[in-house]
Amino acid sequence: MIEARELTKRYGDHVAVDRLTFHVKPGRVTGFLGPNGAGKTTTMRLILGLDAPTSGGVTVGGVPYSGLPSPLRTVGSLLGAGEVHGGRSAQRHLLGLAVSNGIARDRVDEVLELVGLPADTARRRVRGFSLGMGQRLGIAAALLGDPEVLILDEPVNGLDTEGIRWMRDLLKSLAAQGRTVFLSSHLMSEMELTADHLIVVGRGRLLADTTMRDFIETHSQGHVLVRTPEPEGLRSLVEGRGARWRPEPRGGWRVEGLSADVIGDLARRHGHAIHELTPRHSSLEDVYTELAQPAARYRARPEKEVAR
Ligand SMILES: Nc1ncnc2c1ncn2[C@@H]1O[C@H](COP(=O)(O)OP(=O)(O)OP(=O)(O)O)[C@@H](O)[C@H]1O
Repeated sequence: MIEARELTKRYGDHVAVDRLTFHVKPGRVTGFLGPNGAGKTTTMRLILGLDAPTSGGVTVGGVPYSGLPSPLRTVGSLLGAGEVHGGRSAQRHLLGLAVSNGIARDRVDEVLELVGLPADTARRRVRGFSLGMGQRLGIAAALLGDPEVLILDEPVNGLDTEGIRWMRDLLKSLAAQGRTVFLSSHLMSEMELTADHLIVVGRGRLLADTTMRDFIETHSQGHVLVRTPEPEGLRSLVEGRGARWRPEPRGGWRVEGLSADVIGDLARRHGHAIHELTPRHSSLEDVYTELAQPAARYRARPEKEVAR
């Protein structure tokens, strides 16, 4: 369990993390979402004792990180690549970590197997590793102490499709074993498939702390996908009823504010052909974009605005 209470970090006048209070519970995967600069990495660094909070505090298993007797056995973490000496082999790197943390050497081979790094690859210098191999090595290091808590910043970064699927299954199985799994990612579709619970931040503040299902259902704008060869006629009927009519990126039209039944009846009454009428729920990406983007520190301006 990770418990943050009024956790705050200021850099000069800048408040990176602003009175965050949340619990990350064991037995489930908790996703940590927020736009660039929202304070996710800073929060993770504070949990791991890599930075000191300005005020408030955070504990892991009831103890601040600095007070953990054997940190690697309690918390495994992956905070970006580049923490490994490039001239060293993956195996040497892990052996060094194991020895300095009182972990049995055999565990190195176990974690290498667990993350799918074969022995001949593990003997190669880390400098030549691809991004995906580096991520697997980072996960191996995080799992070395068989920790109860895992904190992973963008763990699927650089992984290919098979790697992403592997990571998803691994994180779910670690949570199913009763561990606490806390991860950040900007890949919403992946987060939707992996996380059971969400903590969402914007400009350092807590925006939501809820289950994935509640987050999507509470903020969801249900809509209907419509395909019709006569869009203009149907559009004016739908808009005449106060509903919203928008093009869908993959073809067809998205109608918000009317049920599929009502749209179908309207079309039949006015003689418009319908090729598809599908009620849909919002995705995590839809909901997140509505809720969190207004709290973004950094936003691109639309092309037209830039050109002016
Ligand atoms: N060492 C530092 N000194 C000054 N400001 C910092 C420092 N570290 C982070 N910040 C600022 O704090 C804010 C939060 O940054 P942080 O990296 O935690 O955000 P994030 O949510 O992880 O973003 P991203 O999704 O881009 O990784 C940003 O505005 C950042 O510029």
